[in-house]
Amino acid sequence: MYLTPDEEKLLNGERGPTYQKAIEILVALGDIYDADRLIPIKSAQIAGVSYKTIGEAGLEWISDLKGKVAVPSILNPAGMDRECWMEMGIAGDFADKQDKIIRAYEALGVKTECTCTPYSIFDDLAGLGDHVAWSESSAISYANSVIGARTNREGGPSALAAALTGKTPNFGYHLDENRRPDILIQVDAELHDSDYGALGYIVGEIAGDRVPFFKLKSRPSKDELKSLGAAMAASGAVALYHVRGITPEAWKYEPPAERITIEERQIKEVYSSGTPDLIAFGCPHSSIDELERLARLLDGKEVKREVWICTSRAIKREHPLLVKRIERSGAKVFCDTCMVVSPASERFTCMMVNSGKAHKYVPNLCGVKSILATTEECIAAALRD
Ligand SMILES: C[C@@](O)(CCOP(=O)(O)O)CC(=O)O
Ligand code: SF4
Repeated sequence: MYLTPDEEKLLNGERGPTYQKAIEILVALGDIYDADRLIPIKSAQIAGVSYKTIGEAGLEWISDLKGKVAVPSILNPAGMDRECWMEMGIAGDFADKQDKIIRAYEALGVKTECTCTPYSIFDDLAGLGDHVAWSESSAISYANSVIGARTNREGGPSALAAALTGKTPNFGYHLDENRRPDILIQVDAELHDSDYGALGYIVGEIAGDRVPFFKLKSRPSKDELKSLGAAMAASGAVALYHVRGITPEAWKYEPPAERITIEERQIKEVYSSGTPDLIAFGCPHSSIDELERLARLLDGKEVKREVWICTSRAIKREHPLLVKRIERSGAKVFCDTCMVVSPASERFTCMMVNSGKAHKYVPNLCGVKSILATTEECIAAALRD
């Protein structure tokens, strides 16, 4: 891969070991994937924040780094709400370590807003055609598909390396030829809300890491697209999809020849029922619209079991009345974290979710049984004695 004289200097260690390590990571990736050069990025979104997932080794690695990020960079959810960690049932020792991780990122100049939906709170991180380096899989899918920005599926270290240098190797989804759809998904059902997560749950398994092109009967909202992409990235490795007439790059392509049809019956089969001891919303992090809807469903009611709603701290801070309306019911609004990356959910035995992604990850990453239900069914379960 070609390096500019300035990039060569980083590689030779002229700006110290942190930048040297960063560019080594980028060069190694670029060489593996045959990138011609490094390209500038507009922002980075860095996964690998929860102490539950990165542990002591991760904490040490980040703490040893010295430098400043070159572009706006934002963190993925951590293992706890930084203010309400006790209420979540997080142990003091975990909280200490988690705080150290976030402070180590902060020392590098990374914004400590911990969210997988940075696009809902910052307008200037990614736009159509911008190159970025994001690493949470639902955020990657949203950036590529809904915003039309360009990112590969970065890992935490490669996103941080890109953040420090302001660059990423030019391969994969940064190139036009890899953004073409591979498989047509014809959906013969009217979809609403969590149906998009159920659809993504099915299609991810079929598509693997290919690029689906959807023909839908219904018009998904941005939140529904968020949910579709998140689930496909969890049950498969879909980083980019197109929806005819909806997503910004779909107009460029003819529907691919390989085609599958998804019927209503298949969507229904992903759902189940049961009695959960935790009902969790906000995978990916809830938007203002989603909080509004939950508030409407909870107004004047009292929840009979544990209910968590995960969102970004910026949204919670800017909408205190909305949060108060929700919390009056006994439901809890948590920030900086989620039901998957926090160890707090591991003390429950059965979690009900309205997210196809959470439905995939909760059993594997939390060891907790999961039930996928619609938002209304989740609220009904929360209100039942
Ligand atoms: C569960 C997930 O959404 C976030 C966890 O990643 P991490 O703890 O930030 O490495 C993983 C992913 O899908 O990218
Ligand atoms: S598991 Fe869900 S809520 Fe947690 S970081 Fe991933 S998308 Fe966001």
